[in-house]
Amino acid sequence: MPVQGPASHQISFRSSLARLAPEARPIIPRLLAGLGVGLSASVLAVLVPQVFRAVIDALLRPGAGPSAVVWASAVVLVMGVFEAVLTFLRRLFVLDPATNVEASLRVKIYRHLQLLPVSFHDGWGSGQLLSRAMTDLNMLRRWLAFGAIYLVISFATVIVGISMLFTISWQLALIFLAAAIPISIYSFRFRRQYVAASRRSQDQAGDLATAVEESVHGIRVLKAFGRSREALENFALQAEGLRETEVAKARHLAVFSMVVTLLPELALGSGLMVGLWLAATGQITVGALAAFFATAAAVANPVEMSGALVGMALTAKTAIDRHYEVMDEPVTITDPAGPVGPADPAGPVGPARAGSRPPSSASHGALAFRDVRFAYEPPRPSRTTARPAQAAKQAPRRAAAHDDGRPVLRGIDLELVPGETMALVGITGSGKSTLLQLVPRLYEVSGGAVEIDGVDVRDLPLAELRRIVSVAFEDTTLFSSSVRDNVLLGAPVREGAEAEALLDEALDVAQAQFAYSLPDGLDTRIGEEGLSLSGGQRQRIALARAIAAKPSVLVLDDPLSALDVATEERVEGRLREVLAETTTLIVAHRPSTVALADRVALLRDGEIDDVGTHSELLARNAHYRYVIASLDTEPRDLDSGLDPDDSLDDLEEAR
Ligand SMILES: Nc1ncnc2c1ncn2[C@@H]1O[C@H](COP(=O)(O)OP(=O)(O)OP(=O)(O)O)[C@@H](O)[C@H]1O
Repeated sequence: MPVQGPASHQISFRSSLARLAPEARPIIPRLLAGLGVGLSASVLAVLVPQVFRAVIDALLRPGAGPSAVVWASAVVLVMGVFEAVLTFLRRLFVLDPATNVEASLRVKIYRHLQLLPVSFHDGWGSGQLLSRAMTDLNMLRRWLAFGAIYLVISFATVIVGISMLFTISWQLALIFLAAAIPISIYSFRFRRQYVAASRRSQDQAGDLATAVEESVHGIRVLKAFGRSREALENFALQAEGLRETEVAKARHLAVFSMVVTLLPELALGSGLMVGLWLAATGQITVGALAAFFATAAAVANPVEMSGALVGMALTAKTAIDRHYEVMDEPVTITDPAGPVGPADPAGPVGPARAGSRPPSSASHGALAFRDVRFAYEPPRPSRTTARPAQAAKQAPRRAAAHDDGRPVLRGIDLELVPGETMALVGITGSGKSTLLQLVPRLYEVSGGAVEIDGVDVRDLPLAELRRIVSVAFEDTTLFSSSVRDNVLLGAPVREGAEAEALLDEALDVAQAQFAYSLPDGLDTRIGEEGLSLSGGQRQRIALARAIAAKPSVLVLDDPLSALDVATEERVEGRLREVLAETTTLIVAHRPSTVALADRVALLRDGEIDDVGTHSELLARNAHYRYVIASLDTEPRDLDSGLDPDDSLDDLEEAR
């Protein structure tokens, strides 16, 4: 996870809180109402000892009758009932707005995550994002609904209570107040230590969530390689790290709580002796002495709770900081400032990039790469909180990739005419998938341009671009939803007869008719929480999804790799019909996929090495022969006449 902005302990509490202003503004009236009734309740609690004082003094007065006790009891009872009602009202006022803030922040972070580029997601563990969207916001809600209000109430109670103590006896009040000096000094140290521990623990919890998520996803791999024990050991190490941080946090809190409990008690103990002496010498009444200690007890309670309350506030501050670290990440792939009208025959509606001309009324799907250069962002330093040994094991995904900003694609020039199918071939790591992902702007070119119908893709509104371009990856993701919803995810219509026709056609082309015989037919829930499908079935659903989107440009990253030969052949047969109207760029790892293509582009170390028909390349390009020979030992349906012996020779030659 990248470090963004200043570390959280460098951001002041006030600055962190100020960031919540837009969410907090609408709920301020209710928070204030909650605070008002909460304050009233606590002031009532502090006032009760004054009634005791009056009662005791009245009873000790010569000739006093029992009526004073009856009256005092009635007053105390009424005050108690009031206090209970006010406490109830406080909860009622603040709970709803706090949940609103939580829900609103959660929706905002989700929306932002949707907008952030893929490069952002490459560098962040999913558990970190999960913990920020769930646990942190949950903590924040609890603090807003309880901690924040109670902190203010406690503070006010202490101020009012101490003022009352001074009205009863300034000497005793001074003794009590003396405890505040070491408490304030210690609280600075506590705050610093607790903020750091709180940040570490929330980050570690995120790392742990990532570890759980990864091992659940990779459970088959871990089992198959017999690595479950090692995964468990790593996890236990991380969990131990979190436990240690939690213990450190609790220790800081325990020491602080002890200080804030012990010192007022010590002050009260010494105050008692002075108080008895004051009462004995007639400087204060016995009722005043009793009232002093009852008030001091009412003040000591919020002081004792202050440790937990301050801890809660600091945890909430960390939660806010962590939330805004994600929210502050820039959305780098955006709609153009003045997009070229997507389908405007009358001409451009906004300033196009130099050289860009507006698209025609309907996209024809002419796809061009013009001097395209691309480098992945170098992996940024991880904010892993683990110890060095752990950190090495938890290096963020892709961090091990060689790319320290080094170009992956260099000067790619390629043109596909509308309706053409071009296969992209190259050895592993040559940049094929990267090139495909530039078309729908999953990544942004570092230089040059990708154009559709002569328009730079950066000049098209993103929604329009992603309507024109449809993708299917080898590594398929299906959502926890019905087959129907999954296939129609990007379709121009998603309901009604037209959608059903699209669905049927897409399933037919992708040879995914098996979906009709699933337990609930096309309504069967698939994806993570649904029925498990085989790799080939998943790929066919993903292919159907790409086809149902009715794109002008289809980008396929080896979408048939998990299919058996017979099914692949059937899919290819039907695909040829569909691809006749669609411009297709397809990464091929099998000669049979290459056979689909009108032309083949050979990518070599991030550059286009050659473009031509399969036969032309076979005839003239040794590297192509090497690549083809290494793709598949059984080139079934290629008209290549590739001689396996030749290919072996070439293989040697190319080496
Ligand atoms: N998200 C990423 N972040 C950093 N580097 C990446 C990322 N994705 C790919 N790379 C690097 O870019 C280079 C090209 O990768 P790419 O996946 O485009 O190759 P490919 O030709 O599709 O390979 P394969 O045939 O194995 O799928 C590789 O060196 C890879 O390590």
